[in-house]
Amino acid sequence: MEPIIKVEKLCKSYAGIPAIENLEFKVGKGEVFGLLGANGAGKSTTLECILGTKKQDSGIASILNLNPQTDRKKLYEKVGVQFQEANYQDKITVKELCNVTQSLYKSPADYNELLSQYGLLEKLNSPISELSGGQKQRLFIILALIPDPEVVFLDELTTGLDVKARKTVWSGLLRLKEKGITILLTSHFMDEVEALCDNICILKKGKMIFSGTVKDAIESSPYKKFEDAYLWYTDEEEDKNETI
Ligand SMILES: Nc1ncnc2c1ncn2[C@@H]1O[C@H](COP(=O)(O)OP(=O)(O)OP(=O)(O)O)[C@@H](O)[C@H]1O
Repeated sequence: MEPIIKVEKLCKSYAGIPAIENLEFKVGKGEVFGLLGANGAGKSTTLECILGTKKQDSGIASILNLNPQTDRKKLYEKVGVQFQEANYQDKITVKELCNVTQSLYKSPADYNELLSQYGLLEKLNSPISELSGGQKQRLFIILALIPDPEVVFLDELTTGLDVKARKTVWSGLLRLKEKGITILLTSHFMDEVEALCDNICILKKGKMIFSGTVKDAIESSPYKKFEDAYLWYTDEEEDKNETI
């Protein structure tokens, strides 16, 4: 079966300094795929090249066999994106923002249901400025789901969420997966990656250093716990010791 997301020999530099080099991965329908790596490893750059908000220097990135640069309109209806930082008018309410977002799509999902699932229905009439960081983060996930997309991109999925909110988001994503929706996420939490991801790709300084399942990642390392294996792949442990 054709992959939903395809990345081949993808390269992008900033001012001559490579941010990603020769990335290759495929994400199949209904798969949850985790793009992992330390700060600055190249995750956001990869996401932006796949989404067409940045142009790669060379290589291919496609979603649903469409070119994100030239087929932007077609992709718009099928792809949901959770933005890490989004600028909205402070006074706009949750309801207004959901209505505006809903109006942009031909067959949007019911946002009241989403707000209820993610524990935000009681904030329906609150201005965005009055939401806590974690509530905003959940709202951004909801906005990504309003298009009723086939593919969802979630950057730093649960950063800033408390334990209960993280678990709410996890079960929400597993429900999406059951519906056959394809999810590409980035996360710095290895328990989350272990709970959600079918396949992962670990980046280090723009290069892919591991690709496969979490189980494979553990088995190909000297460790038994995924977090230890991840640190071993990325050498974060070493870097941490150096800065102590
Ligand atoms: N607009 C830009 N101009 C110059 N360099 C950039 C730009 N955006 C990113 N970089 C550099 O490219 C590299 C990869 O950055 P990127 O944001 O893709 O990493 P990341 O893995 O998403 O990091 P984080 O986990 O901190 O979000 C970094 O060295 C970063 O400094």
